[in-house]
Amino acid sequence: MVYLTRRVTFSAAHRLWSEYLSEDENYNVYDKCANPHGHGHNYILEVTVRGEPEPTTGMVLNLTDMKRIINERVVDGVDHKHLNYDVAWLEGVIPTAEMLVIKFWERLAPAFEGRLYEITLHETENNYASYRGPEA
Ligand SMILES: Nc1nc2c(c(=O)[nH]1)N=C([C@H](O)[C@H](O)COP(=O)(O)OP(=O)(O)OP(=O)(O)O)CN2
Ligand SMILES: [Zn+2]
Repeated sequence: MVYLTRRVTFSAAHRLWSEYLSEDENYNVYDKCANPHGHGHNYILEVTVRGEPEPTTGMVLNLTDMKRIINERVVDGVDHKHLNYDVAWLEGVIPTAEMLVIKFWERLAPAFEGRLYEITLHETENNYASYRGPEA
């Protein structure tokens, strides 16, 4: 089994805020990240597929196709956007790294036809979340 990864970057703004919490609770939980003006990150997204290389091509998947799929299904929708307001498929989602990897998985998995293995989203140099899909 070979694991093949494509890394992409995008920039986006967000505000961490929960409609299930009071204003005080929001500021207690999210602190500076609850600032109403939001803040931005230069995200790094790593998408990993797995499989056996096809003998006739030497590829698990063509990385050029991976690039197109990731750009079309995720990056083009979120790059230079405000994640709380601008992206229809993130409506109602608290845009933490954890929630974003789940939503990105949902958009990418169908296109990779069972070969998607892991998604990792780096929010800062020190903070990242990884997801390997729902438990079977
Ligand atoms: N469970 C989560 N907690 C937090 C998330 C998240 O996505 N999931 N996100 C944030 C903020 O958006 C931001 O990413 C964190 O900022 P900060 O704590 O300043 O992290 P840095 O890596 O920039 O800070 P260093 O001081 O450089 O370590 C908050 N919580
Ligand atoms: Zn943030």
